[in-house]
Amino acid sequence: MVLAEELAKQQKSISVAEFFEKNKHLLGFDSPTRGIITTIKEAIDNALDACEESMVLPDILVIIRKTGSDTYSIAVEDNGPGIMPEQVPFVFGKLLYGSRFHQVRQSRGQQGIGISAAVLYAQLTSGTPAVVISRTGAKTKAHRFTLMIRTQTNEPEVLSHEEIDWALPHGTRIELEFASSMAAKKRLLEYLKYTSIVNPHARFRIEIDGEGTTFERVSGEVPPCPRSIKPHPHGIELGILKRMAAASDLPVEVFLQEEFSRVGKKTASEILALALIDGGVTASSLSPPDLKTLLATMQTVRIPAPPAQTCLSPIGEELLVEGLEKEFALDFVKARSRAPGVFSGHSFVVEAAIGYGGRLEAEGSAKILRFANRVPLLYQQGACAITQSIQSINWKGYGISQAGLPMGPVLILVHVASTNVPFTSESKDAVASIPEVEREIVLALQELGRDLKLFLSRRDRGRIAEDRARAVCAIIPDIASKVAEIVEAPVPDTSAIEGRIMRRVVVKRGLRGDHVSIRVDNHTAKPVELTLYDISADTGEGATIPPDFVSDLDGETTKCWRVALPPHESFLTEYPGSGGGSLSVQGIDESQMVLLNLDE
Ligand SMILES: Nc1ncnc2c1ncn2[C@@H]1O[C@H](COP(=O)(O)OP(=O)(O)OP(=O)(O)O)[C@@H](O)[C@H]1O
Repeated sequence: MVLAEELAKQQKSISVAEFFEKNKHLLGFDSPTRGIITTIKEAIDNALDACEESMVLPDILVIIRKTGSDTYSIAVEDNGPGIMPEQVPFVFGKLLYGSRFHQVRQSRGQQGIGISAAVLYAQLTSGTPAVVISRTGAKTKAHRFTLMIRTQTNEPEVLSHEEIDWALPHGTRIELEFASSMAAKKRLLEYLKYTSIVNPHARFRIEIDGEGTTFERVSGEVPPCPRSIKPHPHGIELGILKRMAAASDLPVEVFLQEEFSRVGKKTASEILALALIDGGVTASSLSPPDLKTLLATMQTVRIPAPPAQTCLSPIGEELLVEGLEKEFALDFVKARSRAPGVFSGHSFVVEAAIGYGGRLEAEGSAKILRFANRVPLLYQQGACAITQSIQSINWKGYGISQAGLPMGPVLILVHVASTNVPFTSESKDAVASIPEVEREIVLALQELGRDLKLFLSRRDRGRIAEDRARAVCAIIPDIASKVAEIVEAPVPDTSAIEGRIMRRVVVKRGLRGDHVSIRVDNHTAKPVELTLYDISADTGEGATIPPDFVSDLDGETTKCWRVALPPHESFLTEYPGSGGGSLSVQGIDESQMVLLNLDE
């Protein structure tokens, strides 16, 4: 009894800000190194969401400066719509305050915690307030705030507020100072690189202690902003249904049609008939047992999936391929966007891409790029359903070695877009195991795996054929000189035969420092590439040279190259793709080369 009384004295409520101050790891602020990345990520997520909502091409500036032995100041500036001055203190100075939590649509932000958690982290580690500048249009002045969070009450504390002149016509800038380190600089730049791959319409400029890097946009089109939809009956829980019904004075039959997506008159009548509920009574008068029966019946009736086209914004196969090619110069890359699916009433879509070769590391496990709602996931790779789905596939069947993850110069990208991404925690690092989502990831990757296998087997066949041709060509001069010896004739020039076997233009010795012009008229518009092989180096690796000039006239393609000859004895050029074309080489003596006709 005495103990209970003692304990009772210690009982008191905890504000959400106090809770997260103590448990900052839950929000992704578990170490100073990670703190800087999480802060920048939260600010960039907000900037991209805001630009998308206002149909603006995002121009985002990130500035990081060292201010002390272990303190850094960061500023993130966007050209979005800005924030109304009366909202600024709440957006940045109150946890669980945001515009997206109650909306059913794809967005980066969901919880209304992100940026205020960064403000909390800054005041906790450096004791300094956040500085926010925001402007909503060219006709209004910008507002500058310095503010903190009162942790005991989770309410904003505005230290100063003034109107100022600002260069940007609209946008928001947040500046924070906190204890951190730049140990994760590489990871930060990687995060920006990956963000730019899945947001090809955005430009990111980053300045770290005066040193600048820019990730340019590859698309000038703002993706359509996903529109909010009503909740789907299959994704609703009892507590939410109770709250929605209590707030409605509509007859239940109308309530179902007005408040839920995909419920028309017919479906509403079917649900109510099965639940034995009179459609004429007002929703707020339903008893708890009625609501329980209503919910159970809603789950059993067949209702079409939510309208994914409006509430989701997938990246698309073309832009995924373009973004990856830009960053990794891959030998092979393919992407797939699957048809939208649904889990527990939430729409989702899975997109995936596989890349091979190029600038990827030849050794070690595959590069895995995980994304959720166009945001790269940088931590907890092992705990993520995306990684587990990748591991569940038998990659050996697609010609790739495997040790848990696939191995070699392979890149695997998976993007899960949803109105409610099922994260394993508030720090939004990993996607939880949802069978419907995992199935779609596996199907997308299996489809791409088949394409990769085809590419690898074609490439191997080409290599085998080339090795054979190389072996044959290596003995032709010996055979020729032996035969010449036997018949007592001069040794013939066999380079024409070699050229025919290798399907190459052979340019022979004595050309040090010279240039050669090569022109290909390709009537069939088949791709023609020129690859330089340095015979003396004999590595078998050629370098593909882009043409200096390409013209397309009446379906006839002409490509011209002016090539500086390597300072070695000889070299070869090769052009895969033949038929209906002709090739001419100028600038060297006929006797110095073998010309192979593409018509052959
Ligand atoms: N740069 C900005 N421009 C315009 N509005 C913004 C900006 N930053 C934040 N907001 C508004 O402030 C709200 C709160 O942002 P916050 O980062 O705290 O949460 P969130 O992005 O909604 O969710 P999450 O916690 O999942 O990141 C947002 O919902 C948005 O309405």
